[in-house]
Amino acid sequence: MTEARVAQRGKGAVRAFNEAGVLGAADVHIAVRLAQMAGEESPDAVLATALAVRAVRSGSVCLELSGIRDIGVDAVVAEDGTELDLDTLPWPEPGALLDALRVSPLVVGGPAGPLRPLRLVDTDDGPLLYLAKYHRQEETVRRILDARAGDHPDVDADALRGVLAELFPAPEPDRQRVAVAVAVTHRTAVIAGGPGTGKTHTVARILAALRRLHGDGLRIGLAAPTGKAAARLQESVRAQDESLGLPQTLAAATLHRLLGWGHNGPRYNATNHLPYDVVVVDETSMVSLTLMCQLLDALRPHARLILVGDPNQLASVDAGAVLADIVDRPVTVAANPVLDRVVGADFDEWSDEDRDRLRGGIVRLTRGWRFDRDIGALADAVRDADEDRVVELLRAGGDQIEFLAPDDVDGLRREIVDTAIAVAGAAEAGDVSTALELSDRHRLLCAHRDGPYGVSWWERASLEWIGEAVGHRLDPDAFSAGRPLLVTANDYDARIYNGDTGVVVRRGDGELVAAFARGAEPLLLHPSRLSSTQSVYAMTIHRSQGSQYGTVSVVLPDERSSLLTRELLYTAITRAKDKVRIIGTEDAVREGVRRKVRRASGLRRG
Ligand SMILES: Nc1ncnc2c1ncn2[C@@H]1O[C@H](COP(=O)(O)OP(=O)(O)OP(=O)(O)O)[C@@H](O)[C@H]1O
Repeated sequence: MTEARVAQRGKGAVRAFNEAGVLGAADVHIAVRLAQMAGEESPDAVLATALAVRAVRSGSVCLELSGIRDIGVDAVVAEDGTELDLDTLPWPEPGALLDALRVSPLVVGGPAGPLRPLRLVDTDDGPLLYLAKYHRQEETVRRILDARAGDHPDVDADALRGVLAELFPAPEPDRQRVAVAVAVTHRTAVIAGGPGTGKTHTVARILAALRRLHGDGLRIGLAAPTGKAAARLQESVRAQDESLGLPQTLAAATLHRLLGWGHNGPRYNATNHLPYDVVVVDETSMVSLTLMCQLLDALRPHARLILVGDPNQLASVDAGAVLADIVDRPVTVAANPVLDRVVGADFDEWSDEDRDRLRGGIVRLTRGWRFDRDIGALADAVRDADEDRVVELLRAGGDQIEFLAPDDVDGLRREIVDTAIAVAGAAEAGDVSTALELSDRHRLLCAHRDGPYGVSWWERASLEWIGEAVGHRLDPDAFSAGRPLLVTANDYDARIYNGDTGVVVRRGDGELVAAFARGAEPLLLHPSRLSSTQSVYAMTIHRSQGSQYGTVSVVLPDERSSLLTRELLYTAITRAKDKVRIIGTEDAVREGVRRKVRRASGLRRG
């Protein structure tokens, strides 16, 4: 631990937690400053404040006081090689901590103080400590979702039956048909499912059904948390069957853009509603609590909201796991009775849990339409936390699955070199679509950005391997044909977005340009238009969300890494279309399957 990362003003317990690497210097600074402003002197209250700031920083919406020691940190190893034992830290006694917070001038409801930035909420599972802003957001999300769930739109059952018969002529029970019926009969619908379960296919049919029932004038807003996901949603909706009659002008935007975010916050909000009758949000697992709160605030009360995503994937980089919370929270409302009359036969055989969820407008799509069986089975086993089955499938291997020891990188090396040479060949020849297609053929994914298992290390290794194969050292900064590119910031003018990947190609006139896949017509940009790009031979699993590749090689971190979780493994595996190669130890796999991301929130409790 370097001095620079230790907050100078921290004293007592906060300092010990800071020095141990559990609290960051910023957590301590904020807590100490707030305590000074509020006149709080209790060391327990200051520690709890710092831990509440840390909780938000690590993705939770609040701090669970009863599980305060259950803190996800990487093993901190001292110079003599010993690992930090969290039990040696000066943890406060739980009763005393709660007593201190109940009378703290930092806490809303405590004695008067000029600033009360915390809120203490008692729940059946114990007390939760919030930064007040996140409590307000969570309350807003809960209030709006509950109000919408209790207010069903009027729907003519016969008309809906007719539309469904047209869109789903086959008589067999069909979850996609139920999903369309739910979206028509409820103000909020959640379409949850893994990759290739037909979520976009279903969204297109929802939009077609709503247009048939409410007319072509229906105003539709399509959005996703990232530009890349928005581009993909737009492309797949436009690529739907013409017989659905969806307008080719349907455009998708990032959620920030949909909400009209500018210097003064969102243009659309609780007093100036979004001008849409239907809003579809794709990749909702990546939406933070703050953004969901802004979206719900900005919706017209009568607008339909369709949330689409995979709740088993990694959550947003900011606080909250709203999609997973919405799917998990207890359902207390009744379904629109029209639903049962129209598609009751479709869910006759569903589990009690799925029927419960249905009352809350949530439909889980379960049939894989795209996935090849072995990868799907592996992803299912990870999702179901069946570690023995995961290891069994990995050990069995096959065409689609490879499981290798950490030092067994020959296959990976070959794949990286072969892909780079093939991409460079197509790029040099000016064959843009082949170059783009080939560059998505393989992707190396890591949990960490830095360190021995991190992106930077593998970037360097890849460049060396390719350099050795082609007989000259590659300049990591050169803009050369075949160089794979990653966009690191949104650029609306250039129409490239954070997370977009592309490749440098040589145009017919000999000029080098960056190419990005955009449906039938790739986007070509002169290097001077690229403000924030870097080369990408490896990327973090977080960054790969919303994309799929032919083969995915996943380098697992050490089993002690706190990033190694079930959601991380699931997200990595489900990025693969044809083959997944896992490089790591069995211990790391088992630890990953066992460890579920714990993002504390009050939303999932009801
Ligand atoms: N009911 C269906 N009948 C025929 N084909 C289907 C059906 N549902 C989905 N598909 C096909 O399966 C493939 C995957 O569907 P889709 O892209 O909608 O899945 P998704 O869940 O949105 O995937 P992703 O998570 O990758 O976005 C598509 O080619 C789609 O046309």
